[in-house]
Amino acid sequence: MSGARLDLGGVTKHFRGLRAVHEVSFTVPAGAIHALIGPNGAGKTTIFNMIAGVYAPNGGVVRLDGKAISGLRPDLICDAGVGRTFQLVKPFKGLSVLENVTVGALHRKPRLAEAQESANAILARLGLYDRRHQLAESLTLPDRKRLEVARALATEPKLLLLDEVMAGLRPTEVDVMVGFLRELNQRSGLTILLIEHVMRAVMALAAEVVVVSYGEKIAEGTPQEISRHQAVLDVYLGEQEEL
Ligand SMILES: Nc1ncnc2c1ncn2[C@@H]1O[C@H](COP(=O)(O)OP(=O)(O)OP(=O)(O)O)[C@@H](O)[C@H]1O
Repeated sequence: MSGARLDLGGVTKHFRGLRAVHEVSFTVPAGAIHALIGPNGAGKTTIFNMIAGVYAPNGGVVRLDGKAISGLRPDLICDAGVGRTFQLVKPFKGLSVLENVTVGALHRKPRLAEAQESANAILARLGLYDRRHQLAESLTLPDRKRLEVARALATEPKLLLLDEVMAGLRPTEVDVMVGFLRELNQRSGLTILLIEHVMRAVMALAAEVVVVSYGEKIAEGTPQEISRHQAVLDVYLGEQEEL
């Protein structure tokens, strides 16, 4: 695994009359961890969906290592090296933890034995190996979050998109996930972009933060710069989260 550079250039998505994302541009260098934050409904998941191919942008371009990927089908974008987790954790019901991760691994390793070997190795790294034969839906929330990350990693991405993987976790569980992601990034050079409301995790992981509000980028900088940025403080006024 190694990281790919992500570039968004003036990316726009409208849903009928609604400007969900408007001319958003930013770069995540290869091997970096950046965060995408903003209030509810700001357009963060829509940005992920454009990177991952769920939606084609109405304007602008998404590039992975300089190659335009926007508008391609999700499976081709996965082939190109984009892995993602979903905000609502939805493992394949009726399948075990191992089978869930093997489905992801089959994307690169069409032979079942090899895919299972790769899935087992990922489960071991995420501390889920002992639970590999359990049904995925029987896992606790923190374990289901880890399963989401395992499924995305099994596709051997160069860019990992994490959509609120810390939500609902206790502070100690957040610290475990932060430690895992930091180690993964340092060891493999995987590029990571995370949507996150848990500021403890953003501060600990992200070299840079992009802030969106009402579909537009309003600020970009290090976590320290962002936490002092007046426009950011203004949009978070009245929000539960504190920067
Ligand atoms: N498929 C869709 N059809 C119509 N409107 C949509 C669709 N997807 C998102 N939207 C709207 O686009 C806007 C941005 O939504 P989005 O889910 O990207 O925000 P978000 O920043 O991820 O919010 P949250 O933090 O609550 O997940 C919202 O107003 C949302 O209602």
